[in-house]
Amino acid sequence: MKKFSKLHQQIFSITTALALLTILIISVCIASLLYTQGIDNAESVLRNKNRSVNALIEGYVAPLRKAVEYTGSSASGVDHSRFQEPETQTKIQSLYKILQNTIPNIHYIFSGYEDGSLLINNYTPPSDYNAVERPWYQAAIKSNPMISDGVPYQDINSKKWLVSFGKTLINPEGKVVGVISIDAGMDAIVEALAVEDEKYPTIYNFVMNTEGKILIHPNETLPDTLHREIISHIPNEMNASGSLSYQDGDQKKLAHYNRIDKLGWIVVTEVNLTDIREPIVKTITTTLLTIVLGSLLTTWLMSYILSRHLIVPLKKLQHRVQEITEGKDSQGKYVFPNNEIGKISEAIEKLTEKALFQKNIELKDKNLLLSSISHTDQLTAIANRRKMMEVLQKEVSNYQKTRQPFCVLMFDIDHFKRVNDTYGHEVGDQVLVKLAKVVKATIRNTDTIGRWGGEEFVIVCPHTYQQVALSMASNIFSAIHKHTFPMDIDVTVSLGLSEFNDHHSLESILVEIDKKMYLAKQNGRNRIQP
Ligand SMILES: Nc1nc2c(ncn2[C@@H]2O[C@H](COP(=O)(O)OP(=O)(O)OP(=O)(O)O)[C@@H](O)[C@H]2O)c(=O)[nH]1
Repeated sequence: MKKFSKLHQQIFSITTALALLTILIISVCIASLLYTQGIDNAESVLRNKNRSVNALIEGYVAPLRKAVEYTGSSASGVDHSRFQEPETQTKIQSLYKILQNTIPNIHYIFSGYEDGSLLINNYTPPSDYNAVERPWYQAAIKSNPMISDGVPYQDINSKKWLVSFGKTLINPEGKVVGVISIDAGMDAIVEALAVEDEKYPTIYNFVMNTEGKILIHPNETLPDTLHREIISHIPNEMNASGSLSYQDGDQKKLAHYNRIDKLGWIVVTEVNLTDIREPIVKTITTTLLTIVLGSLLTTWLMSYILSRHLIVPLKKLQHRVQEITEGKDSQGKYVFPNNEIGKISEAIEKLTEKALFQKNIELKDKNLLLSSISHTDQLTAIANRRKMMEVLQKEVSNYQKTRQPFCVLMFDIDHFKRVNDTYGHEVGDQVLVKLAKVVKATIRNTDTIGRWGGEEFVIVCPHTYQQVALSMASNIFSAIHKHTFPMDIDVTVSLGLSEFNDHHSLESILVEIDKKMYLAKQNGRNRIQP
C-alpha cells in the first residue's frame, strides 16, 4: 500500500529543505564576503599603522638629515678643510653645541677627518683612535656624495638605540677631507614601532635594510638578523610599498611594507594571519548563526501559516465529507475560507451530498422492493402471512380505539391433496394462483386477501359486520364455482367467518375461525361456517 504522508509534514520538510539550501548558498556568499572584507580591513589597519610609523620616522630623521647637510655645506660658515686650525675647531665645536641644543634628538654630533682626528664636544677619544677606520666614516665615504643610510646601533655605555647619519665633507676642490656624523636617539621610533593593537595582538612594526637585515625591532634580540623570506617578496623599486603574505616559520603572516630608500630602510608592519582569521571567523559564525536561526524561524513561521491557511481547511473538508458520508449534520460548524480552498470545499460538499442523495433514493427503492418481497407471497402475488398479521394487528388496534367492526374470513381448498396427486404439483400451483386471483377480484378494494399457508387463505374486511361478510363469502363461493380452473378441476373451499368483538384478541379470533373452518370441513366441506 502506498505510504500515507501528512501534508503539513510535506510542507514542513520542503520549506525546511529549501531554507537549508538557501542558507547554505547565502552562508557561502556571506562567509567569503566577510572573509575578504576582514582581510581588507586587516590590510588597511596594517597600511595605516605602517604609514603612521613611516610619517614618524620621516619627521624624525628630516631635521637630522638637514643638520647633516647644513654642517657639511658652506652655509654653516665653517670651512672643514681647515680642520687642523684651532680657530676652525672652536667654530666647529660651537656649531655642534648649537645644533645639539636646537635638535634635542641629537645624541652625538661629531666629525672625523682624513688624518684620523675627531672633533666632538665633551669627549676625548683614546690616543690610538683613528676616525677614518670607524664604520660611520666608511659608510659616509661609501655613500658619497649622499648621506649614508641610517645605521642603527646600541650605545655601549647607555645601552640606548641610536641611529647614525653621515656625510662626506668636501673642500672647494671637491676632495673629501672628512665625514660629519650625527647619532640620534631612537627611543621615539622604537616606541612607535612597539605600539600594540587591541584587535590584532600580534601586530608589530620593524625596520630592516634593503638586504633584509633587521635594523630596529621591538624584540631587541632580533636586530642584525636577516629576514630573507620577507625580502624575497619585496620588489626592488625605489620607495615601493604594498601588502604581502608569507610563511614565517610555522606562522603565516600578512604584512605591509614601505621602502624609505633615502634612509635605506624598509618599514614593515606585520601580523599573524591567525589574529585576523579569529575575529573574521567569530563575525562569520555570529552572522551565520543569526541568519540560520532567522531563516529557520521564518521557515517554521511560514510552514505554520501555510498549515493554518491550507491544511486546517483541508482537514475540515476531510471531516465534513466524512460526516456527510456518515449522514451526520454539520450544524454549520464548518466555515471554509473565502478562497480557492473554500470554493473547492463547497463543490466537494455539494458533490458528496448529491451522491449521497442519489444513494439514498436507490436505497429507498431497494427497501421498498425488499419490503414488498417480504410482504408478498411469491406464488400467488397476494399478501403473505406476515403481511396479513400486520393487517390484522392494525385492525385490532383500530377496533380497540374506535370500535369499528371488522370481519376475518379463513378458507381452505377441499381435498387439495387429490389435485396434487392427480394432476401434479404444478397444476396444484396453477389452481392456487387462479383461486387467489378469482377471490381477489371478488372482494372490495378495502379488503385484504392473503395466503395464510399451503392451500389456506385469510381475508380481512374492515368496517364490515358479520352479515355483510356472510354475503361476501357467498359471492366468493359463487365466483369460485363459476370459474373454470385448469384441467377443469372442480375447486371448492370450506370457510370459517367471525366478526371481531370485545371478547376477542388477535390470537383468539384466529383460533376461532380456524376451528370454524375445520367445522365446515367436518360438516361436509364446500360450506361457510359463521
Ligand atoms: N401444488 C401445491 N400444493 C400444496 C402447496 N401447499 C400445500 N399443498 C398441498 O396441499 C395438500 C393439503 O392436503 P391436506 O392437508 O391433506 O388437505 P386436503 O387434501 O386439502 O384435504 P382437506 O383439507 O381435508 O379437504 C397437500 O397435499 C400439500 O402438499 C403448494 O404451494 N402447491
